Amino acid sequence: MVAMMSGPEADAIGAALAPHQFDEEKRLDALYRYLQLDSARDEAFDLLIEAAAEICQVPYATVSLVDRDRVWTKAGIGMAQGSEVPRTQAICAHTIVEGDFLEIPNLASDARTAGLSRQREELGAQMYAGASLVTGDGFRIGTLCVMDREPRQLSERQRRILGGLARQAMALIELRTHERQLKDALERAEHLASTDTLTGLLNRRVLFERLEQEAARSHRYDTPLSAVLIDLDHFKRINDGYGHAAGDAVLRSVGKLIRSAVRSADVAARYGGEEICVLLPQTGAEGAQRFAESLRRKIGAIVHEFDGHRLSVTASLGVASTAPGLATVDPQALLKAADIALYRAKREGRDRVVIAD
Ligand SMILES: Nc1nc2c(ncn2[C@@H]2O[C@H](COP(=O)(O)OP(=O)(O)OP(=O)(O)O)[C@@H](O)[C@H]2O)c(=O)[nH]1
Repeated sequence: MVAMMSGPEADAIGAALAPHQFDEEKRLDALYRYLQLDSARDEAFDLLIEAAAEICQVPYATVSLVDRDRVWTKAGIGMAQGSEVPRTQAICAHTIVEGDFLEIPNLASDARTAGLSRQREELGAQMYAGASLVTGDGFRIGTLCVMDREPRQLSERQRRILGGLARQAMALIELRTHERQLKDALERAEHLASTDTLTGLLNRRVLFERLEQEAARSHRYDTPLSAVLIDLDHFKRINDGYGHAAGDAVLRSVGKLIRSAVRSADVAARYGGEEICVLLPQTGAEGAQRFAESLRRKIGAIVHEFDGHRLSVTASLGVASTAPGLATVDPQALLKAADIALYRAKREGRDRVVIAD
């Protein structure tokens, strides 16, 4: 399948590839839908080519995928996994054009491969046999093939088994693709189920789950935990003055700001309408106050462009932290304390941070 070739030799092979017996663009669509090109090594494929090499008694066996301009090695014996050769220099590119099976007993004397002299020199390959990987809808996307250093023919039994292994390789590609699609769908569903769509923050349900977990961790390892409640000031005026869509736009950009302001271990969630809660694990009162002050300044500094208007909002923040060495950490009491501090921040004039007593 491999030959280093350039100039007229490469052009000759390129010409031999055309015309394709199928719609090449549709074939490529089929190949790309399997998400296997440039994928990692997979022992299940290695096992298939090991069986092919053993049964055919050859030093070379590969599962290869034929891309637009290259042939990429999914698994290889005698050839590295992940390696690739230009399509014009690969025998496998002929296999998928010619049919479901291609056997060339003597590479030197076959018109399709006689020009691949360097391939024979580098690998010492003299014979080739490959079975196409055929998709359910009939597209040949690659091959499972073997090569030997002697000119020879495979037995009928070896051909039959090679064809069977190619079908197994195709089934494995289908399986891996379904697994990957399922994993992606699950991740998307999990993301949707845990995220507030307007702000991109976590939702209330996840906040309470994480609060329980973080409180338990804080108690177990005797590390501090802080909660910061953030409430936008006079938010009703934005809705009433510029419309609900303006209020939504403000919430969206505040959400974005908070997502970028927190660390990966922190939990930022939409607590209520225009109220947001950030849990800060392993952070005591002093660190939480610094975080809250910085957030207050950043929120106040945003200019929200909406419908030709330039809007800005301030926020009031209430901060509560666990005391070190507590017998238990009561998550509800922590939120309650942050809520009381937030209420005081509102009462004392808004646009400020208040730390719970
Ligand atoms: N646009 C929009 N508004 C919301 C959303 N959730 C809550 N609100 C609005 O937020 C406003 C909250 O008003 P209030 O509770 O009176 O508080 P406020 O006007 O922010 O005043 P203070 O909190 O006292 O500073 C109400 O007008 C709600 O309708 C939302 O998802 N989108």
